[in-house]
Amino acid sequence: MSTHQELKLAFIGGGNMASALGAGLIGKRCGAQDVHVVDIDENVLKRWAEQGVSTASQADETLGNHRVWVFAVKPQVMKETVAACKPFLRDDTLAISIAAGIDSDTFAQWLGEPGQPWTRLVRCMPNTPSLVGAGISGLCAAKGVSEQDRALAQQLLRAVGEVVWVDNDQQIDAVTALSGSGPAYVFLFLEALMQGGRQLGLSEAQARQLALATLSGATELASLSPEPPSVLRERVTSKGGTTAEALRVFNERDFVAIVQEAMKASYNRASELSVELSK
Ligand SMILES: NC(=O)C1=CN([C@@H]2O[C@H](COP(=O)(O)OP(=O)(O)OC[C@H]3O[C@@H](n4cnc5c(N)ncnc54)[C@H](OP(=O)(O)O)[C@@H]3O)[C@@H](O)[C@H]2O)C=CC1
Ligand SMILES: O=C(O)[C@@H]1CCC=N1
Repeated sequence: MSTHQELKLAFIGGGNMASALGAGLIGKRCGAQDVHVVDIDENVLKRWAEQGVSTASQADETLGNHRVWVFAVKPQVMKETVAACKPFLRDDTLAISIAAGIDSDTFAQWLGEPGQPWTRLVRCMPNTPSLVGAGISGLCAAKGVSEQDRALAQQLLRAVGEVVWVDNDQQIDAVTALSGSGPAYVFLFLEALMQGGRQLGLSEAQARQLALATLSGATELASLSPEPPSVLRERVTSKGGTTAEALRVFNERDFVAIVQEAMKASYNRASELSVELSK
């Protein structure tokens, strides 16, 4: 029998991000029969049930059989969702919240009792490439989390990609702005490259293949090279050549400032949610 079947895991909210995590974890870190999903959407539950996972439309005592609970509903409904799950907590339940903009202290108070915040809590910001085992998650341990629970959270998220521990909730908001929301920025750039290729006379299939291989090739080169990306960029840019002309346009439109402004907007939204939802 494989050891992965020992971990019993529940997702509360089985939508996009939970599905990405589940796809990477099931069969690797836990068996389908060890996973339970609570969601209010019947279609979502049907998709999970097809994988052999147990499902429920609301929190019930089944949750108590699962050591790790991943809270994966939208931030705006998290407080009421936590309240519905709370009666089924066990002393050793490890809660992992993946919600953007809900700080650890607020979450720990919701899950705990007055004056006794829940200490088995790790805040996590994953991303959707977890679906193919190529995710990256920022993790932040709430006050009082044991080494054992930290290690368990890390093992779980390592099964779907890389893990970076950060020290506080502000840094989780920064992770959100970079790698949590980041795949959407990359997909936007990919769409732009593909549309640009089409406008210049390539077929859909050619543009897709060229754009995908360019993004993955360039990121692989950057990750394997000892040189910073600025040096790699210069190596592409021949004096008086084609790349210099393209970069001139990017610079005229202040591409770097646009990216940084977009990330600041994501970060600010996380901070705003945190103020709004902690009331
Ligand atoms: N998507 C991403 O890339 C990332 C998302 N996150 C975080 O993950 C969380 C979920 O996001 P995402 O997966 O995109 O959202 P989804 O809307 O895809 O998934 C949330 C699911 O929870 C269901 N739901 C709503 N209320 C309840 C409830 N009371 N009990 C159980 N289930 C409920 C929703 O149903 P219905 O649709 O009917 O409301 C939906 O199926 C958010 O907090 C987000 O910040 C973090 C990192 C990345
Ligand atoms: O857009 C959002 O709010 C979530 C958090 C990071 C990615 N998706």
